[in-house]
Amino acid sequence: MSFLPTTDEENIEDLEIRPSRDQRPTGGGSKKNVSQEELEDKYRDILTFVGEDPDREGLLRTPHRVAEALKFLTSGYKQDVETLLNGAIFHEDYDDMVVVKDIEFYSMCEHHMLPFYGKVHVAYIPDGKIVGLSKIPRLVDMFSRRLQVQERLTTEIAEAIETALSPRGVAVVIEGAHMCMLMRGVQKQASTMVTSHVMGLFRDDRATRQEFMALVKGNSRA
Ligand SMILES: Nc1nc2c(ncn2[C@@H]2O[C@H](COP(=O)(O)OP(=O)(O)OP(=O)(O)O)[C@@H](O)[C@H]2O)c(=O)[nH]1
Ligand SMILES: [Zn+2]
Repeated sequence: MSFLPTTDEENIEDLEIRPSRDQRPTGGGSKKNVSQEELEDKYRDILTFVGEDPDREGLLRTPHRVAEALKFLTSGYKQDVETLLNGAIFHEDYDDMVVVKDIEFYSMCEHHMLPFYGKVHVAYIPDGKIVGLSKIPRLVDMFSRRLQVQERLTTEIAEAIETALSPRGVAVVIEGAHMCMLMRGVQKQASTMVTSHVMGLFRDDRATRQEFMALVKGNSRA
């Protein structure tokens, strides 16, 4: 996937969409608990619904595999930011920009439960605290492994860093390809969605924002 092929720095603000708090998920609770066995039975029904024979050899374990895959793909509901960061926040005087870019993510859109995937680029400017490098991709994974819209995924990553570090600024840009647009529906094979959420210095200072975009666009491995 190409990274930010045409987006210039100023487009970032145009692209930013901030979902209201009441649009955000409450965290995976379902009113009726469904056991894995019941879930697998439902997948057998789905196989029948699509015209398949759930008892044919190749499909016998498919309901089990799909249930296991779904558990993994939604495992982010069982995680929380505090536990994930696991105290990996360190006091440090460094006060320049930290950029972690080209973090691949795989999520599922909440409308169709089809994958969307791409790259996340994160930057922050510390204010006395830095976070362990691996924790940023872990945050991306945690929020990705839930039913999402890309806008909310973007905002949640940015806000988690803001809350954990109280930095002088945070910026998150996501470029995603949505299977619900590629393989069904409108079927636009080349379309990607770019979202951004910028806070603090990245919002207030144009030069800082430009520096981030230059760093992100410069050597993208996309
Ligand atoms: N803004 C946003 N929309 C998304 C995202 N993922 C999927 N969608 C859109 O969610 C919308 C759901 O629209 P509906 O009209 O209810 O569903 P639909 O009939 O399946 O729509 P089509 O995809 O146009 O066939 C579609 O426009 C999808 O493209 C996302 O991350 N962000
Ligand atoms: Zn969708």
